[in-house]
Amino acid sequence: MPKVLVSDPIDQVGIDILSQVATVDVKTNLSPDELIKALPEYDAIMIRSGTKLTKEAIEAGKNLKIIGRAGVGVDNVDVPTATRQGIVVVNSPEGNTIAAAEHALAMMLSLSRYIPEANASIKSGKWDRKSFTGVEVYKKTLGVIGLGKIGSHVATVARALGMRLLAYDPFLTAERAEHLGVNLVELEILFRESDYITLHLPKTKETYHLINAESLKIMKPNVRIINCARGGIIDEAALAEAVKNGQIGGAALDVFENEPLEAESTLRAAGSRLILTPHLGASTEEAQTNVAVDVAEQIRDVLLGLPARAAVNIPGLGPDVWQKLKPYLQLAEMLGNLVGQLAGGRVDTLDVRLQGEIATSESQPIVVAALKGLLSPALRERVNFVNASLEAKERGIRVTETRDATIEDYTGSLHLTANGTHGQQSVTGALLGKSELRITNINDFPINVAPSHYMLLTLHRDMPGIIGGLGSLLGNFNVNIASMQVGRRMVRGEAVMVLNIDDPLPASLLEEIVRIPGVKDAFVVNL
Ligand SMILES: NC(=O)C1=CN([C@@H]2O[C@H](COP(=O)(O)OP(=O)(O)OC[C@H]3O[C@@H](n4cnc5c(N)ncnc54)[C@H](O)[C@@H]3O)[C@@H](O)[C@H]2O)C=CC1
Ligand SMILES: O=C(O)C(=O)COP(=O)(O)O
Repeated sequence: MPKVLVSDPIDQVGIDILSQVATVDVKTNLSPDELIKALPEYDAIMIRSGTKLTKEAIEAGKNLKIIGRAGVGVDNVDVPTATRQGIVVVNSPEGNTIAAAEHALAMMLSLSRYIPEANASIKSGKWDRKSFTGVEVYKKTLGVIGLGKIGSHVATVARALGMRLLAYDPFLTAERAEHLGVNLVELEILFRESDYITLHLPKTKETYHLINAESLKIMKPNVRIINCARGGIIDEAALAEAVKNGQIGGAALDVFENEPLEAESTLRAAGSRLILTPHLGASTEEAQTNVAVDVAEQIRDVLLGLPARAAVNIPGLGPDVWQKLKPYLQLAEMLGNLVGQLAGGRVDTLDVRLQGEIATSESQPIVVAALKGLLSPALRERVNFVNASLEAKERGIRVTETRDATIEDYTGSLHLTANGTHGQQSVTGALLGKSELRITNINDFPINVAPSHYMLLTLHRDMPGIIGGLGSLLGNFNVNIASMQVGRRMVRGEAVMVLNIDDPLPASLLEEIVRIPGVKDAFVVNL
């Protein structure tokens, strides 16, 4: 049974799903060293934001096939390292959207009505009403930075509360903004005009300290800022200062540059106009059930050899695409493997031509499958759908793609041409019926061969005696021929012979084969 490590608190429903296919160990609060020590024995790990999967940790996970993030943000995972190692990273893109949006809205209303301060006051024995006269959000301007899934829900609810909406999101279409009733503006205008600003964008190099001492200066004096997205998007020191000295109306933070928040952080001492929650945005019963099911199912599927529906590092290979393209993915991988073995050395360029019905399909997974096949003779099981493109890029293989929707002999076919150290090799393949793979052309010689594990290919002159000579030679070495195909362009010209054989061919036999008069070259292929 595969082993799964669950290193953050995950809803039991997720553990139950994982237990269908794996031995599950729940070990939370591991130190970085303990995590590194534990990881080598696991096939999968399921985490939330608490576990930091650094380069070192991922490299220690020699057997890891999948990292499951029960939530949205994967900024605690070194995704490039996972990709390099061929580990699929999945998340739950929508499982906690509502929870995070409602937390941001709760923060906005708490800031407006002094809920935390009034609660603390009454619990301390007082009955103070005059200190807590709030403001209404009705008719106020809310600036939403990042109008994705969470930002959109916040905007929708805020509109129902009667707020005027501004948004900044450089990747959003005007139509989408209009549909949400939001006015898309430049960041500076949003900063200047908003009474409330709420952040719903990822933390990246570009968004680091997006709100800083400079931007705080141009905001309205009563502005209230909410961050339920990621720590680090706001410069915490500048914010703490602005809240403390009354430069802004207040702020509410659920996320921090370093989590857990340091005991001595200046944020803890910034006064009651700064509301802090310990990363609770996704902490609702509903969201925790959603993300646990979503991610545990994906881990289960990947451990069973099926595709994941929300992989962040295999673009375009969700289950729908997988189902539709599966036979063509197998075809592309087989042809990539074949052309790689025929090339017999370094490959500099690979052209993938999609012909007929697949010319209109999503091509990226097909190209990735071809690269996986091409690299598998060199990299064996180290190459997979996750890292094939990266491995090819790092080897300097230039990939081109051509499409031709004209239907030729088959409804759909794939043609791969590789150029490398030993010149050019090309192969074509198609499907017989819905899923049977066929090799239909090798270096412009038409053939029709079902691929098999052991194969022998020869390039020879089309003349009497070749087939007999080869047959007896293999017979002498006790190699059984399962089937044989000859392809030629003209009578007595050049020809190829493709044999499916039941046994591996001794390497020394190739030299004997090329000594048969008329045989120019011979290749052993293992598919
Ligand atoms: N506090 C918590 O517990 C939770 C926090 N989150 C965080 O909330 C954030 C948003 O999540 P989703 O809405 O699900 O993501 P999403 O991917 O649906 O939306 C993000 C939006 O940010 C926009 N964006 C990217 N770069 C930007 C930039 N430089 N300036 C402005 N906008 C930019 C994107 O175009 C996109 O529309 C993420 O950082 C996520 O990790 C998510 C769930 C729970
Ligand atoms: O999903 C996200 O991005 C979150 O920030 C939620 O984090 P959590 O799973 O609650 O540690």
